[in-house]
Amino acid sequence: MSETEPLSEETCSAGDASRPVSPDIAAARAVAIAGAVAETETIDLVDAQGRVLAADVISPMAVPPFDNSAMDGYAVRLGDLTGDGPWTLPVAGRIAAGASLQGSTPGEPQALRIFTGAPVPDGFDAVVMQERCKRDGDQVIISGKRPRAGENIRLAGEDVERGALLASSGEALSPQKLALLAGAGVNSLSLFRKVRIGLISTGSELREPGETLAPGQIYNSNRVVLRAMLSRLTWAQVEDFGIVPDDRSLLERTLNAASSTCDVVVTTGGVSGGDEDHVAAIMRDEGTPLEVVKVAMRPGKPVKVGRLGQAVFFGLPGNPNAALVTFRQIALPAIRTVAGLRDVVPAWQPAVAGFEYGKKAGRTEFVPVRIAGRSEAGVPIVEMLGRGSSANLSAMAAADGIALLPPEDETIRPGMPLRYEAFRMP
Ligand SMILES: Nc1nc2c(c(=O)[nH]1)N[C@H]1C(S)=C(S)[C@@H](COP(=O)(O)OP(=O)(O)OC[C@H]3O[C@@H](n4cnc5c(N)ncnc54)[C@H](O)[C@@H]3O)O[C@H]1N2
Ligand code: MOO
Repeated sequence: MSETEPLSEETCSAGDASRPVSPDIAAARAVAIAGAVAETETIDLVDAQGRVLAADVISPMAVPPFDNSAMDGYAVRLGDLTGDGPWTLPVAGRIAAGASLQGSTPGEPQALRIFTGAPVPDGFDAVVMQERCKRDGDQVIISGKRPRAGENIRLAGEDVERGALLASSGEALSPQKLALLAGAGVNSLSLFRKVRIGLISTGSELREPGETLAPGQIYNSNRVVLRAMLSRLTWAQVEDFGIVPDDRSLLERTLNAASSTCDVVVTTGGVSGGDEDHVAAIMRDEGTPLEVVKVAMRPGKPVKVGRLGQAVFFGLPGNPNAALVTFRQIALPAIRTVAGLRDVVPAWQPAVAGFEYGKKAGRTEFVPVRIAGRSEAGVPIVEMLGRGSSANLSAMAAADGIALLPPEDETIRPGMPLRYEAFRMP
């Protein structure tokens, strides 16, 4: 088989995989060959933001650990408040946060000066906020309504019970989840190690911004967009192999190097099957049979997915919008699976078309859109930017997100419901 032969249904060893599949199926096939990284590491809570838990976390204690006051005021026993108020009680002790009781004479009617967060001693069943109390020497005069039992007392375990599930394996840790773990005294966590992602920009025409362009050359934009998107993944680390020209043996060496150290290898360019499209040819000859060869989507039709040694391989098309869309739609769910995340599907929102557009039936299109307004129901009305060129950078740069135009529709009309995926704010 010649290395320049285009990949076709006849030449592809993947059998059914060579037939176009829907983007959902392509993403599902990628997820199916991805497994969570095997290694875990123990990390301090302060360094765990955004990382993925490799084990459930059970609370070793009740939170709060003891009954405590929610207000600065006076702790009382309701039995000491006889008749109607105002009630006058001797102040028998003082308890600040972090202290335990000083003074107090069990049995005698009494109040205790208490501050927010201080432990409420046994038998004291309400805290009256100081705004309702008047201090007179060693005594306090409490006026107003009779305090309710439990008033201004935060009960031991009312937030978290000892033994409660605080966080689950496969969960990415948010700052607020870390606060919950800290509150329960958890200080180290078992996390999946970071996913190692190898990035290769293929194409002899590519130069990096800052370099001088010779005739026929263009700047590499895929590298920076993918690096930027990957940098938001707190559970990933990138190994950047830079630009590799369209040279089969150089590319083969780089792919081997990347797949020997990375969990995931992402290339851009060289997948469509032209003479200089070596990525597709190398995968056909050296990788295991591809799981995805062609996807009924635009942009991104020639995206490739397969295994390359121990790594999951994504051959993204070179056209910038195709690279961006296939990274988000096809590669990201599988990369999230490798990270150990349970939740891997993209976060779609409902939207309404604010434009008319003719498309090919049977093909899903992903188009850059801008939110132009809101429907009466509050759903974003989206306006399509650019007219679907896969190479133009400006429409995507101006977009608020990407809308999915479903395969079954040939004409998108204003008012049609669509799915929309927002770009996160920079
Ligand atoms: N005869 C056919 N030609 C093409 C087909 C096809 O089915 N038959 N598919 C088209 C589609 S759709 C796409 S998408 C592209 C995908 O091509 P490749 O992945 O092989 O990519 P290249 O040919 O290497 O590059 C395509 C285009 O993108 C530019 N490019 C590449 N890398 C970068 C980068 N890092 N930064 C910016 N721009 C990049 C490259 O210069 C080309 O203009 O194939 C179509 N052709
Ligand atoms: O997949 Mo290509 O991106 O349509 O240009």
